[in-house]
Amino acid sequence: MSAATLTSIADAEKSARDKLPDFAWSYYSRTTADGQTYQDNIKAFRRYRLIPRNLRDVSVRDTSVTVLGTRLDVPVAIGPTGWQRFAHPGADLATAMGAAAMNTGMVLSSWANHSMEEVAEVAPSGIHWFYMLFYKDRRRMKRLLDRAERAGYTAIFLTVDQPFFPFSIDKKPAPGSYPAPLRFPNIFDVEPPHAIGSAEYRELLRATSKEAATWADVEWVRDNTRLPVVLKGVLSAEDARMAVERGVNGILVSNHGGREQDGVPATIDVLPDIVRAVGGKAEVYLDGGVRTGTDVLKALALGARCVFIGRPALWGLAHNGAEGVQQVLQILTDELSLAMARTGCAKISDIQPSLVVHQTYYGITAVKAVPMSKY
Ligand SMILES: Cc1cc2nc3c(=O)[nH]c(=O)nc-3n(C[C@H](O)[C@H](O)[C@H](O)COP(=O)(O)O)c2cc1C
Ligand SMILES: CCCCCCC(=O)C(=O)O
Repeated sequence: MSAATLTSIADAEKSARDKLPDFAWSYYSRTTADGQTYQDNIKAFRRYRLIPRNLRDVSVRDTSVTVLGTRLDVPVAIGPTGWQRFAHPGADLATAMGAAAMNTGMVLSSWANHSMEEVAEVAPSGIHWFYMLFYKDRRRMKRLLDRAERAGYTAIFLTVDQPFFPFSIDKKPAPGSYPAPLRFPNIFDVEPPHAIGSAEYRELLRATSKEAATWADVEWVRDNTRLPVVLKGVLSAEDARMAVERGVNGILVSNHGGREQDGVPATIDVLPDIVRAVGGKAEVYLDGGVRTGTDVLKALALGARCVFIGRPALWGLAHNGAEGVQQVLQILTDELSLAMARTGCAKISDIQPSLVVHQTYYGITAVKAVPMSKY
């Protein structure tokens, strides 16, 4: 189906708002409390200023990067987001195809509506990573780790900032508008008979999954897979150090897009401390509030190897399935390439910390609020 061509991520957001039913928009947009952290993720990028270098040959730019040994054409990958069936019938399959078309990675959520095998099969050239929940039954975890390996997934992401599950699909779908069947084939072997979100459903989830995981669970995963392990949701330099000591391969600096604890810092603000703490012993990535190619450039300058997007991919998916996801990635790629040209960077390794200063360096302490739709 043809859909308007998007020209910015703000455009994708607007299109998704127009297309999505209220319950889906509400779930995707959800933040905790009054959304201080969600907004700060976006605003914080604007507190960093770029110091361009000129008169360098930037006629050809190479945006490629390696992540965990795999080459991506662009240092923007898709983070795990659950319940993609709310956005588009193609759900995770369409997102994976959009990511594969741009030769970048996608983390499949445990809350995906398609199985990891279906996703790998529909996008055989894709770079697939799997976010696995912690479970009480370690045989179940082992089965999932083995399934991921067999299906060609090349990393396991463990989300560490969500000790308990939020049940906050608070806008009730209009009768008949709930996408059905809604399945979670990477969590349940047999879909539970209970209504999603019902007390019985929550109870089953609580009985099966391991809430409030600890370092011992991370160590167990590390010892039970051949795949690299990435911790998602790290904001503390000390936790990053502890992860590295335990042989974790990647740290994704994240506050869950402002959907877990509110009042924590914007990810771009804590990134430099974490990069310092890790000291090159693991790869460091960032997500949260990435809405422009300039945001990507700033994150890379401050030490991220790659950034991940959450909501923008969902907006692209809602806009036009795989094609919409591809467009969102293409926009960020084009914007990054242009920002690289304008700051004197022909390749990713040219993007150095000296490219960025915090606005306070110039004695600027506040920035006039920019409407959120204007990224
Ligand atoms: C609708 C939605 C579902 C999400 N589901 C998951 C998930 O299943 N696992 C996870 O680790 N993070 C999940 N996240 C968090 C994202 O992976 C990511 O950290 C966050 O969206 C990044 O911020 P951004 O939306 O500003 O890009 C979800 C986010 C959204 C918006
Ligand atoms: C019981 C549903 C939990 C879904 C969790 C997905 C997620 O991480 C989110 O932020 O939403």
